[in-house]
Amino acid sequence: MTTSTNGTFDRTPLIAGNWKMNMDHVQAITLLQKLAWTLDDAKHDFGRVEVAVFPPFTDLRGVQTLVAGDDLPIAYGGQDLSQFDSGAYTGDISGAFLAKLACKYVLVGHSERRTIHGESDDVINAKVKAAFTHGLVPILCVGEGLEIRQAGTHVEHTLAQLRADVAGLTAEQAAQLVVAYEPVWAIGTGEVAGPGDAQEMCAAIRAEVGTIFGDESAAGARLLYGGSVKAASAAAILGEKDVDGVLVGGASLDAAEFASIVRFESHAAA
Ligand SMILES: O=C(CO)COP(=O)(O)O
Repeated sequence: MTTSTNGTFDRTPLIAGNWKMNMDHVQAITLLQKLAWTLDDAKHDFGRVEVAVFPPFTDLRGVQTLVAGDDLPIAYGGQDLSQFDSGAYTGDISGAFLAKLACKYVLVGHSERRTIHGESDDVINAKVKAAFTHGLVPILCVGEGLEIRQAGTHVEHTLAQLRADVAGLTAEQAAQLVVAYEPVWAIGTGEVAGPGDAQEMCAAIRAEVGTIFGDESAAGARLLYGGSVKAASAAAILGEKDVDGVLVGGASLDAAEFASIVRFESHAAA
């Protein structure tokens, strides 16, 4: 079913920038404006390659105002959401609040949430469901640590995470799902998994989505790679047939570098 080459995609590629805990609400506007100008100058076709940013919560209202005011074709979302809808959950953010700010996406289960905040697969599964409840598309992050990679059990490990995190979804929900494979050993380390590693895992994830939910869901779900992606490495990774996009951390804080990742097809052709 997947016959994509660098020129033809079965699914719209998604280039997503996770700003993590960087950029206050003033800096966020400057970065987003710069990104929009750079992509506009390059005559980027947003229908062909979708762009999304994930700023800190405190930036989202400003981002919404800029995107709506200037009619920017850039999607945005939260870096996390609560598994609950509302109530006595100090410090948490409801998916309802993100939806009200016109967020399209929300990151769920990023490895930094799993490790620093101890989020379990049960919690992440509840958050994935909460995202759908509020009309948000979850970008579910999965991936193994260095020890598991060295032991050679990374595919099993990542698929076990996936199964636990998507349990109970409908086939329709699974078809809309975005899954980001982020090997923890490649995040912020400069260590990039090779295009072959990204393809190996994305193919395994797609097959697993097919086994659980059926072929249509497997054909619809978009699978991203994340971990030290830069403009220089993006095109080769995105040339793999089961890789439908990238989730970029550090390099998304530089408008020119991130725009260059969005424009990966121009590198591939060069
Ligand atoms: O965690 C990541 C994106 O969510 C990857 O971060 P880096 O691109 O900084 O390695």
